[in-house]
Amino acid sequence: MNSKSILSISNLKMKFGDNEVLKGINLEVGKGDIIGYIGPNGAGKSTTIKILLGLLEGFTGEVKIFGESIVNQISYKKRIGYVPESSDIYDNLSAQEYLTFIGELYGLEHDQVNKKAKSLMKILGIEDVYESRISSFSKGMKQKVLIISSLLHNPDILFWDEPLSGLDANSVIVVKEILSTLSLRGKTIFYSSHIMEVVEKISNRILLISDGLILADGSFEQLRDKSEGSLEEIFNQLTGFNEHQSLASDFVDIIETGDSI
Ligand SMILES: Nc1ncnc2c1ncn2[C@@H]1O[C@H](COP(=O)(O)OP(=O)(O)OP(=O)(O)O)[C@@H](O)[C@H]1O
Repeated sequence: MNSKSILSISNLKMKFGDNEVLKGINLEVGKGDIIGYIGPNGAGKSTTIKILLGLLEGFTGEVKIFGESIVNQISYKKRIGYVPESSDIYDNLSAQEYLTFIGELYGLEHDQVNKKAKSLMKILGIEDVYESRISSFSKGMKQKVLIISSLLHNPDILFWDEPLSGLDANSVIVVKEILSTLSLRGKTIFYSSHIMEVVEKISNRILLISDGLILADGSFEQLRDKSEGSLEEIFNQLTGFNEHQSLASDFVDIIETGDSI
């Protein structure tokens, strides 16, 4: 990790009713880090990201971004880029309308953002549909639009929730290279994903959250020192999961016999 702390989290806790989802997260993230935030379904990844974005209130502990507490502060949001898990709400807009709208929200001039968005669409191979409605796009095309929208204002830190979902293998390579380039130019990237092969290749630091706590924190090589195999195997070992074969066979037994277990 680099010395300059961009994001600092101490003893972060969050409850929904009686459900304590985050149980004391501690974390320092440096400039240029590419963090892969992984963990089982329901572990608290999106909750963490939403807190960092200022979208969720009611947490305890301290969260500082760019050295300042995020509580009662909005100026840091201008320096953040966000890719949500899904954004169906904008389906009725064309890519052009959506991207220029987002760019203008960040204070960019219409002509400037229009030119920028079109050029970025061209690089990602989807310039032909710039003026088409997002509802007509494939999953991967929508994802590319979301990625572009998170970068239009040249943010210093990116929060991406499942950023590569739906992207084909060629696009994954391009986005991976874009992330490395952004990191080399001093941007910090914090993303969550379930695609372990990608996390293994892209991140220079992996955080594994399980049951509201950080279970592992380090590069893939450091995690491999603790536990053996691919990141998928390390994930299974660290989260204590070794029931995949019996679960699969029970599942298929029920399909075949109709019996309950
Ligand atoms: N708004 C909410 N109200 C009540 N419970 C919530 C809310 N948002 C999340 N939760 C609960 O918090 C827990 C963590 O959810 P979260 O979405 O952070 O998990 P996640 O790690 O992102 O999971 P996934 O990998 O499935 O996306 C879950 O038990 C979920 O039901």
